Parts: sequence; structure tokens; C-alpha cells
Amino acid sequence: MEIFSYLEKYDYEQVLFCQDKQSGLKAIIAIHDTTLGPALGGTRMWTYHSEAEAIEDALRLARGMTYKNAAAGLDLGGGKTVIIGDPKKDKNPEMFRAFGRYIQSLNGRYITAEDVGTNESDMDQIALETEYVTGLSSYSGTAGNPSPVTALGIYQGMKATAKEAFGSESLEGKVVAVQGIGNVAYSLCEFLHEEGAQLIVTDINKDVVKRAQDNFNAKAVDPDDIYDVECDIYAPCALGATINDHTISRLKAKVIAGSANNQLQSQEHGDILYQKGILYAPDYVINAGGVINVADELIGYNRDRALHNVQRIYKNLEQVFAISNRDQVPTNIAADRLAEERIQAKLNSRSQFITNERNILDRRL
Ligand SMILES: NC(=O)C1=CN([C@@H]2O[C@H](COP(=O)(O)OP(=O)(O)OC[C@H]3O[C@@H](n4cnc5c(N)ncnc54)[C@H](O)[C@@H]3O)[C@@H](O)[C@H]2O)C=CC1
Ligand SMILES: O=C(O)CCC(=O)C(=O)O
Repeated sequence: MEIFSYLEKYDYEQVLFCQDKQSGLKAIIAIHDTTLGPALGGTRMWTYHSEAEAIEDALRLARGMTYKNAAAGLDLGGGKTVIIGDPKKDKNPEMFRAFGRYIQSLNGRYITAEDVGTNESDMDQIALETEYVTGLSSYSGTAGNPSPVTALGIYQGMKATAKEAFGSESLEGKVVAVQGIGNVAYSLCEFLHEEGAQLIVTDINKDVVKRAQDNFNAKAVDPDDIYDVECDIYAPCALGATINDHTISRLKAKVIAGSANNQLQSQEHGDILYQKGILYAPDYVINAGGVINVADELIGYNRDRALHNVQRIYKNLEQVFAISNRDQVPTNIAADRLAEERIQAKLNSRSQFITNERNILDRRL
């Protein structure tokens, strides 16, 4: 990968490679855009096949956070970290402390939180070295595990999307195919089951599938068969890029609404969904519950306020569908417009001279 041409193409600000031999830390912090404020985005720990794959993931996820935070109405920019390694085998407290020191060196340009492969205890280790971390264990009055809150946002967003697609927000009797029954999806299934939706689930981990079968009367299918099932809603809640050339023609759903980041393999897959009349709830709009929740820690965590703000996802999606209908564009493009309008408005306001920033007057004797 030609890194600088990629950075230039999507206008990234900074990439930091962090290495600590003692603990085995190999991390890449990508900061995409800080127009709206410091970059907030989680840390993913994953067994990448190559360094190039890890860099690409960090970059794609960081840019996604710029759009997610902007569309969610947060005064935060976009960034993300990937740590190369197996979260089941390679983690140790020193690794997260070393990583915390690297975050501190950015002096507030980047704030981290959980993502796939990291949890509250890891954030607590980071917090021993830097204040620029959120998603700490809830015992200290902080946000704790973001997944149930993300799930609440997905549930609200799924209802908004159902209303647009089916004319009613009710999910009672709707068949929902859930891919990946991890932290977010399990809580989502609780909401859906409670409302009377019928669940079809899959996961590469058989234990979590069994739990969903037992607790939600869910029907289970093999991982690759989830794309072929008859359903109303497909909820991708595992990893990204599952809407691609191999899967798109197999999907039977009228709605796609799930938690995974970067669900579309490319923007063109958003066009294809639009042409096929499948209503796609853009990933970074519907899955913003986690970041809305952890961002609340920055102003002194208040659970009620955070949950109240997460309900805004319903309205944010209504706005996306309104732009899509107005401009006759796919919903992923409409979401980008919503986010870009907010960033542009901030950039425009910066054309005014602000005396409290560094400027020529600082040098006056
Ligand atoms: N946890 C959060 O608050 C947020 C999570 N997300 C995204 O939502 C997704 C899920 O997050 P979590 O539930 O926290 O992760 P998780 O790691 O708890 O769950 C993911 C599940 O997907 C399963 N899985 C992996 N590959 C699969 C495959 N090929 N087929 C079927 N199942 C597969 C895993 O076995 C696991 O059970 C991720 O893409 C994450 O980036 C986005 C925003 C916030
Ligand atoms: O939800 C989190 O823990 C942090 C935000 C984030 O990285 C995400 O939304 O993907």
C-alpha cells in the first residue's frame, strides 16, 4: 500500500506506529479528522494476516469514526487503533499501559475506548497512564461496557428503518436474521425477543448460538447460510464487509440494520442495495450508541443522559432517509452528506479570526 497517497486520498491527518518489545505491543493509531474535536474511537485487537491488513483496517475504521461522530452530533473527530495480536493469548496489562503512554504523548488529539478484542479492564490499565480513555469499568461511575447501549441504539434504529420500509416501526412478528451473537447482538436479541420478533441466528462460536436458541427460541443456521434465509431484516453484527459481490444477490431481506462497522465492502454495494429496493441503515449512524455512551464520560458520566441521547439514533436515521428521498441517493451517500455538512459548517466558521488561538499577535513584544 502506498501510505501517503492513501492518506491524501481520504485526507487523513496522522498515523502513529507504537512498538514496545517488553510487552509485545504493536499498535497503529490512525487519526482521520479533528475538525469537530479530538478524535474518539475504540481500540481493536485482532490477529491480522499482515501488517498491510492491519494498517488498512485502522485507516478505514478511523475514517468511519469521523463520520459516525459527526452524524451522531458529537463534537468529536475520528480516530481508531488496532493492536496486532490474539486477544485470547497475547494480552497483558503492561501492553495496555505502554499503549496508554503512547496515547498520552498525543496530548488529547486521540481518545480511546473498547472495540472488538478489548474490554473495560484493558481501558482501566490504559487509564493508569493517560486521562484520554473512556469506557472504564462502571465501578468508578463511568460508562462501563458499551455493548448493551450500542444494542439499544441498534434496536431504536431498526425500528426507524422498519417504519420507513414497512410503514410501521413494530418488529412484532418480523423475522430478523442476526449474524454474530456477540456482546452487542445478544443484548439486541433480548430487545427483539421481548417485542415478539422471530430470530434466526448464526455464529462461529457454537456456545453463543446455543444460548440464543435456549433463551430466545431462535432458529440456528450455519455461518454461510445466513445470507440465504427468508427474513425481513438482516442484522450484520459480526465483522465488516459482509455486504459484498458474493452475498448481495443472496439476501432476501427488505431491511439491513446491524451493529458491524464497515458493513459495505465498497460504496458501490450501497448503490446496488438501493437499486434492489433494500433499505440499508448506514452502519455508522445506527451503531453510534456505544460512542455516544462513552463520550458522555468526557463531561462527567450520567447514565440517564447517555441513554436519552442514544435514542436520538431514531431521529438521525429519519434524517438520513429524508436526505436519501430528497436527493434520490442511496442511504450510505445520504449519511455521508449529513456528516459532511456538519464538518463543513465547522470549517466555514473557522474562517473567522479567533484571538484565543496561536496567531501573529502572540509574537508581539
Ligand atoms: N461493542 C460495541 O459497543 C460496538 C460494536 N460495534 C461493532 O459491532 C460488531 C460486534 O461487536 P461486539 O458484539 O462488541 O463484538 P463481539 O466480538 O462480542 O461479537 C462478534 C461475534 O461475531 C462472531 N463472528 C465472527 N466472525 C463470524 C462469522 N464469520 N460468522 C458469524 N459470526 C461471526 C464472533 O464469534 C462473536 O460472537 C463489531 O463489528 C464491532 O466493531 C460497533 C459499535 C460499537
Ligand atoms: O463504542 C465504543 O466503545 C467506542 C466507539 C467505537 O470505537 C465505535 O463506535 O466503533
